[in-house]
Order: sequence, then structure tokens, then C-alpha cells
Amino acid sequence: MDKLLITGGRRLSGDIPISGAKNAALPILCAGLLTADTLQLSNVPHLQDVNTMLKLLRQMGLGVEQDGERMALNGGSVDKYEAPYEMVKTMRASILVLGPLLARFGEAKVSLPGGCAIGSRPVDQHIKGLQAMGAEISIEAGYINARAKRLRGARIVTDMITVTGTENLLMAAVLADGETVLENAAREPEVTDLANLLVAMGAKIDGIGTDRLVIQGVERLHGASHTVIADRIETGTFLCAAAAAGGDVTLTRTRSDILEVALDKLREAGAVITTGPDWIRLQMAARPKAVSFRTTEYPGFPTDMQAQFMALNCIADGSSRITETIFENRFMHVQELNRLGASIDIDGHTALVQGVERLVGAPVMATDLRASASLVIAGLVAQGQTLVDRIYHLDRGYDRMEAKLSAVGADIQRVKE
Ligand SMILES: CC(=O)N[C@H]1[C@@H](OP(=O)(O)OP(=O)(O)OC[C@H]2O[C@@H](n3ccc(=O)[nH]c3=O)[C@H](O)[C@@H]2O)O[C@H](CO)[C@@H](O)[C@@H]1O
Ligand SMILES: C=C(OP(=O)(O)O)C(=O)O
Repeated sequence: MDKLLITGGRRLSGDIPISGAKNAALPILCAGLLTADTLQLSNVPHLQDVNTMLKLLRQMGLGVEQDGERMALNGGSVDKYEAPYEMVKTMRASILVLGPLLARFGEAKVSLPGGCAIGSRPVDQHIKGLQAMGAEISIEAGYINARAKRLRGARIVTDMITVTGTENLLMAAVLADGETVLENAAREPEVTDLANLLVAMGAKIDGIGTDRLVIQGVERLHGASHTVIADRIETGTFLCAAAAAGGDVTLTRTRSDILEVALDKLREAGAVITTGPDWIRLQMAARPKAVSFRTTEYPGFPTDMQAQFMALNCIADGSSRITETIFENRFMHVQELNRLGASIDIDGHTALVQGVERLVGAPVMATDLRASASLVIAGLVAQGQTLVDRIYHLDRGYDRMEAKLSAVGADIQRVKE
């Protein structure tokens, strides 16, 4: 199992190119199921989750041609409508095949994802929405079995804001009979990116970027070309790394407008940030100041940045309060950060971080994707060596993180065992 060996204390300086967004690429790949024509995609990131999704889609008969970050998908030969447990258990986003399969083929069998390290993460809202559109759904032996001759438009109000729930229902609604209104829809930029692709494929969607999506179903969708948006969480992760380690980095091929709360927090922490149309520069000359925040849905502070900001707060001047409101169990990194010398207490959904002058390297264990990123950031500032185990979590969502960090001066290497 691969590990990352980091020797802390190096300042970071130089350019880091940002990859396409994992959370946009995954639903966009599933949109390939919605048409018999070809989708031409670019800026698709090299990630384990993308490989897993492609494996699943190929099993269903989707044609895939890959050329680096470019990809051509053809849904003309899709003839299997099942997402088996073995796939779904390694990647929850496999649930995103449910809406497209049901909408185009009238049937789908998808393993229930179950819980994961960060929480119970049910998919009841996906199911409830599809039922409102006329699908007959039964749960048997851990599988969602769904059928519908043709989905019909409906008004759906989800109980909470759900990102993949909105994406699944959107992909179902574009081929449904009549009008669907999705109230309380997620506004994450990745949902917007998917919606823009669907419009390019011939879908009729109003309210893109708002919490009320109105969809007029069409008979069929056609091929299109699309560039996946930049990964705002990868961007934010490298910004936190540079703010914690100190230095001067410029992130290229990314956008500042989809990351504004995180940029404001980094400024509050003492970073000097300048931005251009497709780059963000961060300069950090002093010890960071502690910053408090609550995670919320977009455009609020993203839960996927909580762990990385906690790592920054560990070595900051002052104390901070971090409240997690999206997932019930997203503080698994706290124990590991404390093993490096951090001072963090948990009080319910709030972590109280007392900044310390220094962390000291140690072997630590990654528990989920962003927890892994927080341990890498902590390792970059800790004295001595930090060995991060179980980095298969990191490989799910970061494209060659160690190569990108080495290129700006970090002492970090992948160790194979
Ligand atoms: C592949 C992808 O895009 N993953 C992102 C997506 O996950 P994902 O789409 O799984 O997260 P959701 O937005 O659905 O979850 C938000 C909250 O709603 C709850 N819920 C959700 C659906 C449902 O049917 N029932 C229910 O109770 C969840 O347990 C959670 O507490 O959004 C999360 C929140 O921004 C991010 O952390 C993930 O990185
Ligand atoms: C929680 C995440 O992803 P997923 O929904 O794929 O588990 C994440 O990207 O931080």
C-alpha cells in the first residue's frame, strides 16, 4: 500500500496547475449514458474515482476513448443497467448512474452505497424524487431496483440540499415527459457545470446556478463538447498548504469566483491573495492567524475544505472554532492531527483548535479523502518526517498531489511497499 513520506519545513514557491473537478467530472461522465451520440470532454482529471467510474460505465457498454485529459464517450451500445456493490462500495458517486439509466432505458439496478467514514450518507432523497417522477422502486438484497416506462415531470422539494441528489434528479428530468421543478436544489458550481453540459446536449433547463431548477423534458439528447471546470477543492487545498508552509505560489488553470469564502478566510489568516481570470496567487510571509468558520452548502464554506483549514489552524496564532454542519462524522482527522502535536478538542459538531508553535512529524493514518489532505498539509509544516498511510483515499480525488507539491519545493515522496 502506498504511503507519502514528507519532511516538513520547506517554504513553497512556484506555479501549480489545477486539474478538472472530481465532483463535476463524475456526474458529467454519467451524462454519457443519456445519449446514443458522442460527448467530447476535456480537462477530465486523472483520478482513481474517474478510473472507477469509467470501469463501471464501460461494464454498462459505454464506449470510452481516452487521450490524456480528453475523452470521447459514446452511449450508443449501452445495454447493461446495473451498478454492482463491488463498484459502489469503493465510490459512492456510482449512485449517479441511477437517474440517467432510468430516464433513458426505463430500468436500473444500483447497489445502495451505505455509510462511509464521514457519515451515514443516505440516498433517500434521490429515491423519493424518482418516485415522484413515477418510478417504481424497491430495495432488495442491498440493491435499488427502479423501473419506469417513461419518467414524468414533477415538483420535487428535497428535505435538505443534496449535491448528487440534485444531479441525479436533474439527469432524470431532462428526458422525462413534461416539466420538473427541483426546489431546494444544490447550487454548487459542479451542479452548474453538469447543467451547462446538459443544455449543450439539448436539455431545457431554467434557473441554472439557483436553488430552483425548472426542466422541460425532451425526447432525446444529442452529443456535445464540454470542458470540465477547475477543481475548487484542489485549488483550496494547495492554497491552505502554501498558507501553512509559507511562501509564494500561483495556482493556474483555476478560478477565484467559485472559491470566494475560502479566499476570504485565507486573507483573514494573513495571506496576500491576488487573482486573475484563470489564476490565484497566494503570498504568506508570517505565521497564520487562526480563523473560525461553519461549513454550509454553496456558496457557504465547503465541508470539503474543513479538514485542510483545520490543519492550517493547528499552527496558527490564536484559537479557532470549526463547526461541521453537513456530515455528522467529519472530524476523523482530529486524532491524527493531535498525534502530530496539535491541540484540538471536539465538542459535538464543533472542533476547538488552540494553535501551537510547532508540530512534530510522526506516522499518521488517512481516514478519508480530505482528512488525508489535512495530514499532508500538517506534514509540510511539521518538524522532521511524517509518514501518511492509506493514501488510496488521497488518490481518489487528487491528481498526482506529491508531484505538484514537489514542483513547488516540498520534500514529499511516494513510498511503495
Ligand atoms: C461526488 C460528490 O459530488 N461529492 C460531494 C457531494 O456529496 P453528496 O452529494 O453525497 O452529499 P449531499 O449533498 O448529498 O449530502 C448533504 C447532506 O445530506 C444528507 N443526505 C443526502 C442525500 C439524501 O438522499 N439524504 C440525505 O440525508 C447527507 O447525509 C449529508 O448529511 O456533496 C458533499 C457536500 O457538499 C461533498 O462533501 C462531496 O464531496
Ligand atoms: C466527500 C467527498 O467525496 P465523495 O462524495 O466522493 O465521498 C469529497 O470529495 O471530499
